[in-house]
Amino acid sequence: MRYISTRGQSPAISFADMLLAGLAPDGGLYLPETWPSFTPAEIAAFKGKPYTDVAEAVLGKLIGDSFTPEELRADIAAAYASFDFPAIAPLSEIGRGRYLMELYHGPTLAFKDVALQILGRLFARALKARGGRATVLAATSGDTGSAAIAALGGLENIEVIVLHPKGRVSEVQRRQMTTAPFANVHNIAIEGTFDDGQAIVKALFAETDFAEAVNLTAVNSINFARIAAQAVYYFTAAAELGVAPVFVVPTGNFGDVFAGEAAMRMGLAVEKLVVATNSNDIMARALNEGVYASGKASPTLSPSMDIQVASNFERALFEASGRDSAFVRDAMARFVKDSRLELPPAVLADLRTRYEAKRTDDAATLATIARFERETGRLIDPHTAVALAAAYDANFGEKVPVVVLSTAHPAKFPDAVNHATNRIPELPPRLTAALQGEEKCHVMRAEKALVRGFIEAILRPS
Ligand SMILES: Cc1ncc(COP(=O)(O)O)c(C=O)c1O
Ligand SMILES: N[C@@H](CCOP(=O)(O)O)C(=O)O
Repeated sequence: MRYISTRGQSPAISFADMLLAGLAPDGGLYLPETWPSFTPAEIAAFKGKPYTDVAEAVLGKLIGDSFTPEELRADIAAAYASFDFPAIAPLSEIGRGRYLMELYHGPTLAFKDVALQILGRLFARALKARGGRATVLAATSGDTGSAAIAALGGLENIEVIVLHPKGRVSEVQRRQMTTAPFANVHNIAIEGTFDDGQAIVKALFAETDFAEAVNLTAVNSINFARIAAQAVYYFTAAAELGVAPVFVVPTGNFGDVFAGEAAMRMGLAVEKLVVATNSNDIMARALNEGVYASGKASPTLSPSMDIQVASNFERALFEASGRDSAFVRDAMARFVKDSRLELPPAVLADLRTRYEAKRTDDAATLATIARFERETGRLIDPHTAVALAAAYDANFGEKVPVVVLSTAHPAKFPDAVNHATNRIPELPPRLTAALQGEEKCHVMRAEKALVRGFIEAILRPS
């Protein structure tokens, strides 16, 4: 299996090379050269299988010969042993034909662990085989950062630099990152938004002298290995239900919902992918109005989705245009220049065969948390609530199951949950103690040169 860039100007490479590279040298995002596929019978046979078996089957087709089946099995087993729930992504019925897929049972209580726990292990394995050091630069709006730290903290030959937007993550999210006791982890609070952090990451990849010198890599969902691992739970959920479901996905960077498209391209029958945004609604506007136009992200109660540049949309555009890399290059250049891109009618029509979109503001988010608590006695986090609000509105008929991706534990966002329900969700005890540690974090203006200088200084031999 080889990986190609959406911009068509980088050589095709192996899974291991793609994993260690993160972003393609031409600025594009990697995708499989051809999608591997499963037959309906093979997918049906996933029903009742342990999550780890399905992960082995799906990732097995995507890794090619980069790792042996034994290596993959060992890393998957170790990755998911760190979860509180053996089902890893359990479905719970929350009403007739409606389900929550709980993706927050990993070490940092958000869906990012599902991919980063396996990615970290494969990454360390590939790096060891190759020798040398790597510099992981991650932008986070709150959850990727701690999951990356949990996956890579303390590993040899890897420095991990995490950029989070100062004052725009919850206190629990911030402490999860800044109290990490690892010498190879460096937190930077940038004075800006997640989009500023993500732009710095991409711009530093474009400085190829620097990127090559420090072996720069990414573990955000711009790295296809993230998408690959996240595709697995679409298979487990659909196989368990036995019919093509609707998936409602709280969306920011478009990685998680694109993992649903990846599963579809590998043969999974899905009725629709519903893109649920908060009031940072670039993706809802793009799909509903046909114009992909960014503004400045504004703070909401679902901070991890305060994103106005949805990186993985590039992958969806590549596929929807019939894998036309010249179109993608031109589209991305125009978006960078104008912060605006009109979607060609044929591309938009193709996207709409898979995607629908719905925006939910903070008031409706709170009302949804409160309604869910009243009806079920259970608490959900504000990101899940954005998706659940879209699911309450959706009308796909009684026969179509609707699966809402529950992407974070409510205890990561106690203020919003308390505001809606007068209940404070409890943090699992293992985290409470860890979060009391001393916080370590550098504060910096959102400037590429400052981040580059910081990285050069930590890598310079003393
Ligand atoms: C809790 C939570 N839900 C949903 C999302 C949105 O996922 P994506 O960025 O893959 O669209 C994020 C951030 O990525 C998140 O942290
Ligand atoms: N919501 C994320 C930001 C998007 O990151 P990605 O790693 O999924 O691309 C976060 O919480 O950090």
